[in-house]
Amino acid sequence: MSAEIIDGKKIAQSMREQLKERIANLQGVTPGLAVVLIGDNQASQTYVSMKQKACENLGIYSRLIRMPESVSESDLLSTINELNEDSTIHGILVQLPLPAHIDETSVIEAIIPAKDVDGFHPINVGRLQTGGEAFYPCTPNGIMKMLEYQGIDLTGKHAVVVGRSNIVGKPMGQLLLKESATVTYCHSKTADLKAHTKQADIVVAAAGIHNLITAEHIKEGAVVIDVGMNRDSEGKLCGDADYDSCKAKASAITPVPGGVGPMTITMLLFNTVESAERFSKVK
Ligand SMILES: NC(=O)C1=CN([C@@H]2O[C@H](COP(=O)(O)OP(=O)(O)OC[C@H]3O[C@@H](n4cnc5c(N)ncnc54)[C@H](OP(=O)(O)O)[C@@H]3O)[C@@H](O)[C@H]2O)C=CC1
Ligand SMILES: Nc1nc(=O)c2c([nH]1)NC[C@@H]1CN(c3ccc(C(=O)N[C@@H](CCC(=O)O)C(=O)O)cc3)C=[N+]21
Repeated sequence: MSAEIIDGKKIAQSMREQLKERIANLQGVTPGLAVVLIGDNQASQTYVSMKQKACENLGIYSRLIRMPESVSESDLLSTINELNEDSTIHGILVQLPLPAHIDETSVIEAIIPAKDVDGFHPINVGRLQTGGEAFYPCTPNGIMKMLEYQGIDLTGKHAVVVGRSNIVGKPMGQLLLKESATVTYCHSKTADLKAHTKQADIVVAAAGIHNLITAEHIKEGAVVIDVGMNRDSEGKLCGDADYDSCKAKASAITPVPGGVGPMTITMLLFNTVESAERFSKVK
């Protein structure tokens, strides 16, 4: 079997077209996203400029706020407070990771939940589990859209999530559970990773380790969703799965690049438009 390749770029493009219509229906309100970038980490700068370009293409206002690595937590919190009160801004994203002297939890909790388009605030995290108006984290929610677009039904399927971070693994499992999958979480202390992943109808690999998942880790016909963003020995971008061997055994697989990544950015735009709709009572 050779897997169907899930084209994240294409799905992202079609979702962005739908967003254009929603923006046109906003009756003159321009959705606004503020991105706070601290320090000059190269990868973060690349991601942030991709986010800005995507906003520009869609007619979303984006404001980049750069702060030095040495910024104090209180200065950062005051900036967030200003953005909370700024009526031209509907979404606030503070690029992670933060410098070690800044407490991530305090920063995340400072963003008002209604503008927390990353879906990291405890109110949004809680509502993902209990219900109610919320923003869902972009990467896992983007994966749910990809699975839906591919027509992959999750009811009763066994999904194994490799990784349990707050931004990817944990919410991924919650969203899969919401769609009635049977969910297993694996992490760095999991005793026998392969024993779990081999059982899975769907494997979501989000550990950040190149080649962690090989053909030996999956069953014939499994769906492999690769979240990893790693560099191989030649500096080439690659995921957590050994793409070629997994592709030969899986029924569907996401490539890196061009898989989950473009969907993450699209869901950020999606949440920002949704927020603008909520603020302007269009929805
Ligand atoms: N494509 C996209 O849009 C995005 C991609 N990423 C990428 O996804 C990857 C994961 O990101 P993120 O969740 O933020 O990373 P974290 O480093 O926060 O989390 C990694 C998780 O993987 C687990 N893990 C580590 N080693 C193993 C192992 N040998 N076996 C099983 N599990 C293991 C860790 O376990 P433990 O909890 O025990 O430490 C942890 O839960 C990274 O490559 C990141 O760059 C991230 C966000 C978006
Ligand atoms: N507050 C916050 N929110 C985030 O959503 C967030 C964050 N911090 N910190 C870092 C991670 C990582 N992340 C990615 C987004 C897009 C791609 C992406 O588009 N990747 C392209 C390739 C990119 C390239 O060429 O370098 C692809 O897979 O095709 C990857 C990774 C969001 N993150």
